[in-house]
Amino acid sequence: MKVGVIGSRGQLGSDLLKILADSIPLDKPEFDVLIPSSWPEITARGIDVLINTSAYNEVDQAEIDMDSCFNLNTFSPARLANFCDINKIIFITISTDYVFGFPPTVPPLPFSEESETNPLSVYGVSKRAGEILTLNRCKQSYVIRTCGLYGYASIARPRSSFVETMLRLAQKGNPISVVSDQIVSPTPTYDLALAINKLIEQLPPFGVYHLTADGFCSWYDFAKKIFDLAGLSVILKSTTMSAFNSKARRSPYTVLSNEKARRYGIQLPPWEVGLAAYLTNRKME
Ligand SMILES: NC(=O)C1=CN([C@@H]2O[C@H](COP(=O)(O)OP(=O)(O)OC[C@H]3O[C@@H](n4cnc5c(N)ncnc54)[C@H](OP(=O)(O)O)[C@@H]3O)[C@@H](O)[C@H]2O)C=CC1
Ligand SMILES: Cc1cn([C@H]2C[C@H](O)[C@@H](COP(=O)(O)OP(=O)(O)O[C@H]3O[C@@H](C)C(=O)[C@@H](O)[C@H]3O)O2)c(=O)[nH]c1=O
Repeated sequence: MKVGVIGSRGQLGSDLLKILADSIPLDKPEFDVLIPSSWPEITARGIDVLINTSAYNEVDQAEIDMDSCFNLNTFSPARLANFCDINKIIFITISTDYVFGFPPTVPPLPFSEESETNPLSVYGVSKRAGEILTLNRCKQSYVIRTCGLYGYASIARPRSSFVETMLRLAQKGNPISVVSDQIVSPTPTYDLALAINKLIEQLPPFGVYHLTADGFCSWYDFAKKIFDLAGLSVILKSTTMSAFNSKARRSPYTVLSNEKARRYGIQLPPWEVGLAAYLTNRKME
């Protein structure tokens, strides 16, 4: 299977390129997904599976910059889905836990692929709309929802992952405040790329799949684990989402159930294991 990877210089895209046996990188400036005149490259190169990892990912900025957000997260996957359907290409696009809102039960339970979505932010709405249009327009499509990605490609980037942001803040030596009332499953892109590779090998029924690291934690717990594993002594303070006062609203709990993928033998390691591996291998990047 020849796999095209849009966003191949990003966190997930660059790890997919390392893992997939036969992949073709597609990223700016050579390939701009927003310029459909560049798309014939996809058919000319005989791509069987197209993975779209490009996205507008700045959750707070999206509240203001709605046009750019919807262009990349909604209209672009919708057009790609159409293109793939016409050309008989399997289309995979990546979505997010932020399509979910407040959990309906107390205590909360992990959201399944069938759970009702209720995005609280512009980013979440744009990704949900992208999911719906993808599934409507391409018969052979997968929507993969994941959460809190971090990968080696963000080490040298100004806009970095939560892990890299924490490591950078720690170097400054000031106290760090992190929210303890938001529960998530932070996921290394390397583990996600391995899982996507398995999905492509097996081709289970098309549709939505949740793929996150196993288990869950608050962002505060995650930060604490980062500093412990990295051997950094940091004054870490617990705060709340309301005190942190971000522009975009976020749900207090967006843990995804990975049960459906597990039925096909596709499973990611626990978040603590993924983080330890990331921090060890990071030294070699
Ligand atoms: N990051 C996270 O925590 C999470 C991400 N996701 C989803 O996972 C996917 C992958 O995320 P991640 O790897 O972190 O994203 P990154 O931002 O690391 O990678 C996206 C890549 O796409 C490129 N890109 C942006 N615009 C275009 C364009 N017009 N044409 C071609 N390429 C473009 C980016 O280039 P440049 O950087 O130069 O703009 C970048 O190389 C996204 O769909 C995201 O919404 C889901 C849950 C969590
Ligand atoms: C940097 C920082 C963030 N936070 C909070 C803000 C927020 O509630 C939470 C996570 O912040 P981030 O900005 O890293 O992540 P955020 O943009 O909320 O993360 C998301 O990215 C998008 C693309 C997704 O799809 C999601 O799955 C999710 O991981 O941590 C702190 O409490 N202290 C800090 O110093």
